Amino acid sequence: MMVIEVEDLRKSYGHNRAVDGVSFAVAKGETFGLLGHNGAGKTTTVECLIGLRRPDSGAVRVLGADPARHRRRLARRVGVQLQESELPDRLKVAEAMSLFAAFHDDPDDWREVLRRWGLGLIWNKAYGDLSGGQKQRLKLALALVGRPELVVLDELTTGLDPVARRETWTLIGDLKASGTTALVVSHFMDEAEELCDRVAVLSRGRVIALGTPRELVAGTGAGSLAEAYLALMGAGR
Ligand SMILES: Nc1ncnc2c1ncn2[C@@H]1O[C@H](COP(=O)(O)OP(=O)(O)OP(=O)(O)O)[C@@H](O)[C@H]1O
Repeated sequence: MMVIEVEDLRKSYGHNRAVDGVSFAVAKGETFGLLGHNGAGKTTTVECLIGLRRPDSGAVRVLGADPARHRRRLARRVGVQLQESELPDRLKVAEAMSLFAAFHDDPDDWREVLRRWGLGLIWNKAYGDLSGGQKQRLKLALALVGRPELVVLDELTTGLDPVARRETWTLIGDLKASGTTALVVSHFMDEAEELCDRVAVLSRGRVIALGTPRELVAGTGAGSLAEAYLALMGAGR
């Protein structure tokens, strides 16, 4: 079963064609990476998938529904960690977790989720007093507390220290083992190579490569996904 289906998606801001005919599909249980330069159209694509933006044209289906029309219904089944979402500064960690858990029908034990993400000791801290990395991890914990069928992670480990990044990879590995489908937006090729079953590389609103990291590496004659990416970007620009 396909959890995400995107067919010829187009979205412009004025004359700027941010997403210019993007197609891909993500199967149940897959970890799928969206890669690409700044301004390539990754966030716009994600926003169309979670119903925050209405496509100009093309078809988008998430868990069989049109996100533009069924955003609320999907919100119960999809966990989202967005790049620029902020919480109120005075909201405490525990309050945020119990609030987000309440949005879902069958949530995880939020105290346990906090512990898993290394935030158990700061449950009583206000969001505004957290470090950048703690905020990032809290956003991940909030995206996962509802035990979503699909989790959308925009800039998964941006701002995390090297140890926290590795821990996050392990937790994403656990998530994968549990059968959760994940859409991951990342600028880190080592991360995409480690975590993603398949990736799509976007450039200027179009998919310029799609396949397993290994296929992309083989197809460009590179030694790693990072090198393959640079080769693709060099050819695509
Ligand atoms: N709200 C907006 N209004 C106008 N233009 C926008 C808006 N959001 C994005 N854009 C433009 O659309 C294009 C795609 O942006 P988008 O944020 O989707 O790219 P991205 O791949 O997520 O980039 P990054 O890696 O920098 O986050 C860019 O040219 C950007 O300037």
